[in-house]
Amino acid sequence: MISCQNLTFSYSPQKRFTFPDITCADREALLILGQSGRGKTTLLHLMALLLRPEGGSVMIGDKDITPLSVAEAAAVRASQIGIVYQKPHFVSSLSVLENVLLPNYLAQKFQDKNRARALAEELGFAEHLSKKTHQLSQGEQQRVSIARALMNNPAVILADEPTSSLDDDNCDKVITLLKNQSEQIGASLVVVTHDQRLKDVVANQVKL
Ligand SMILES: Nc1ncnc2c1ncn2[C@@H]1O[C@H](COP(=O)(O)OP(=O)(O)OP(=O)(O)O)[C@@H](O)[C@H]1O
Repeated sequence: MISCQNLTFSYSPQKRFTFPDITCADREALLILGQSGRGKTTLLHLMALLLRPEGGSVMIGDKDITPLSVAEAAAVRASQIGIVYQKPHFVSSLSVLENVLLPNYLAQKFQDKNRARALAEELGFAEHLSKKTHQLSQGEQQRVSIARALMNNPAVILADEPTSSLDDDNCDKVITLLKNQSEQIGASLVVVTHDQRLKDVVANQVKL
């Protein structure tokens, strides 16, 4: 379960945000909708503690993660949070497979190639595993970053516009896979998006 209470943040005195309280239970999906510039990415980054809130708290399960040090927050992210960034950040010298395995490595876990291959099959990029990430299309890269976010069976999956570069078929495939995987591993799935196609697929919604 992830929840936020009384979250506030500012980039500058002119750019201040007060976010609505949010709760997403284990095995549930929550859609955070809002037009461009409403603070969707900012909220997701606050939930992952990539940004520090000015006020309020973020809880994973019954643990308040807001007071954690930078190193402790990084450890929580590595082991408990799977993030699908709006723009995927890959290590360009590594293959697609090695990039998918990175979360295992960073969390000092066994590098589970079988799980990586199974996710690649489900997400339709198995034939690209030995390529470099720059050789893939934007939509393929987005699917690789989704597989990467799932590798450590995180307690929380935070996805920033995971379907924005995808056609309708792949949009369906990706949101279904994210929902199924989060149910299977008991994770909370939070998706921020302005993709109206997702409105019919995820019942719980918050509008910024
Ligand atoms: N590092 C930053 N410094 C200053 N202002 C920022 C910074 N990052 C974002 N902003 C501003 O904060 C606002 C919210 O940005 P954010 O990226 O969270 O919006 P968003 O809802 O995710 O938008 P989009 O749908 O276009 O990705 C925007 O007006 C943006 O210009």
